[in-house]
Amino acid sequence: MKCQCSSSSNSSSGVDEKSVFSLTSSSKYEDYLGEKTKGDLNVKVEHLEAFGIDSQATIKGPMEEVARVEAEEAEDLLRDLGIPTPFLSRQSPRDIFCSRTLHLQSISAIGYDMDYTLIHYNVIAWEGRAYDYCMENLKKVGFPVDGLAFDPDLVIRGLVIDKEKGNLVKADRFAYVKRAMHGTKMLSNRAVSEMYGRELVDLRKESRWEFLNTLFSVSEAVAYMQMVDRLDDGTIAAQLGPLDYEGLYKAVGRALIRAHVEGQLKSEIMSKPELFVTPDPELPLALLDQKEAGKKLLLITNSDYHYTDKMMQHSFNRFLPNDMGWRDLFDIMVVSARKPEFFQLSHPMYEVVTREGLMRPCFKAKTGGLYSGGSAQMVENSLNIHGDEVLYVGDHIYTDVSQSKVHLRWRTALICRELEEEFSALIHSRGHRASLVELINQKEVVGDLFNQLRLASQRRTKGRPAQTLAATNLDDQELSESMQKLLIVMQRLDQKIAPMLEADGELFNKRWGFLSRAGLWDKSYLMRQIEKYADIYTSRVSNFLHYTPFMYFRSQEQTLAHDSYSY
Ligand SMILES: Nc1nc2c(ncn2[C@@H]2O[C@H](COP(=O)(O)O)[C@@H](O)[C@H]2O)c(=O)[nH]1
Ligand SMILES: [Mg+2]
Repeated sequence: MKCQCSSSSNSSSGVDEKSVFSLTSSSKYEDYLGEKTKGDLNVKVEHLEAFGIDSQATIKGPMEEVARVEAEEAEDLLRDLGIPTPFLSRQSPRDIFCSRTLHLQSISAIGYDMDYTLIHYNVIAWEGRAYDYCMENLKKVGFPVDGLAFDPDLVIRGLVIDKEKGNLVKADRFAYVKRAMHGTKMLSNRAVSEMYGRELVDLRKESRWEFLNTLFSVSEAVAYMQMVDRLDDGTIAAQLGPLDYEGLYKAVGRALIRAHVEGQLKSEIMSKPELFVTPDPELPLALLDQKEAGKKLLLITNSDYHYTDKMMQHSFNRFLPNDMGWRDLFDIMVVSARKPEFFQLSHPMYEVVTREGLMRPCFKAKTGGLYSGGSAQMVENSLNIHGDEVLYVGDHIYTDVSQSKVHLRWRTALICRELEEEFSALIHSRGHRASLVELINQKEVVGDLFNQLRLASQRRTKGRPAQTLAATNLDDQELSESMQKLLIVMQRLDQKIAPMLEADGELFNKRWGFLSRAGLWDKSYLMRQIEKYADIYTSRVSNFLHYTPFMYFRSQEQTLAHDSYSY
């Protein structure tokens, strides 16, 4: 494959794609995997013939050899063009990770959530102010909040509040609790196993468990855990009524909801967005590429019209070419969407008809329209695009990602900004983890020998032969000395391993360890949720810019316990 670029072919009007290939309707196309993954590209034979190219004669030889040479040349050409191959940009904190194979070419519409998806907030600033307003609201109704301050390191996304016990817990993929905090104090491993040894986290029991789905959950969880301390130390006045941990959770929740829905917090953010929003100049360009590739772009946010308009203007307009404004990017925009119900039910829809936000009822969304409320079904009908032709990108694991998949079978992408820090922490702790794994392996070997000697000794006491003749012939003293020595070695290894295990993941968060892992070997509950509901996941939307709007994301092979190469 040779680059045909020359000054004459590099005209500003670009190559006419239609002359190079034709497209088959993506909804009809299934590939050899039985999925709409291969896409819809067809060679245009007339075009080749016009250039005197014989497609059979051009590619000669066995396909394996042709493919090897072409792949090498493709890599060389990408390097010459200064474009990193998707394979090289993989394994970076800004990679797009794939749990379920997804071909962007078979996607006709891409819907975006706004808050913490298209727009990333400075968590310390945004959640810090939400926390302040929440505490102010609690104070107004008589809660003692003096001396408390927002501590963003106290919690991470993916933890679960146990409203019955006033605890915050981290669970593994099987929903077993691995770490826990009561109020703001971490519980010992012994206390965790005594409390949760026979209990699993069960999110279906909504009265008890509350999953921290998004970065918006951080302010609420910090406020709640601090107030649990106040409830325990008896400083919450009796006149607030007999409060248990569940009642306290409701009180904190109410105070935070007031912060979100009453005007002050949002007005403060709208008046100085630069203090709260982390700008990303690449973001509008990523969406522009998708739009120009023929994707219908949708905005579906729970934020209201005025807030959405202000945030989107601030984050998009200055980075868009010519006189484009943020609204020019989207085919349909829905504000005050009321997700998750937006994906489940049908609410009345209103059209926003003036810049001031005046609305009138309407029954069908039109291209270019801005709406309030309505439902995903209405959007699908308006665009005549359904199910797996839509990719929805959001940050809320339940509201955005699980519900759009469960109810509409939309393809899904989760945005999780903390992945960048997590990825770097995982890389930097490679050495620590390797030393830890080595010590654990050594303990296993020593432990295996101890167990065999123990069995030999057990059989001897019953007058039976040991496992082998050599083991039967060991003398008593030799057997007992060997066992004692091995026990001491195992104890010493435990003393070394325990604090190292405790420290694993502290580069990400001192209390909770890594976001994606629970213990040394396993995935966290959060990671299991992501894997289950999000087809792809990444740290920010602009990471799409480094791929193309035609990218084929392929999931990795899953290893199983009985795979010979998984040892
Ligand atoms: N009433 C509540 N609103 C909340 C809460 N947490 C966040 N929010 C608001 O929802 C939208 C999220 O918008 P989206 O673009 O991500 O769909 C934003 O306006 C938040 O202020 C809450 O606990 N209660
Ligand atoms: Mg959001």
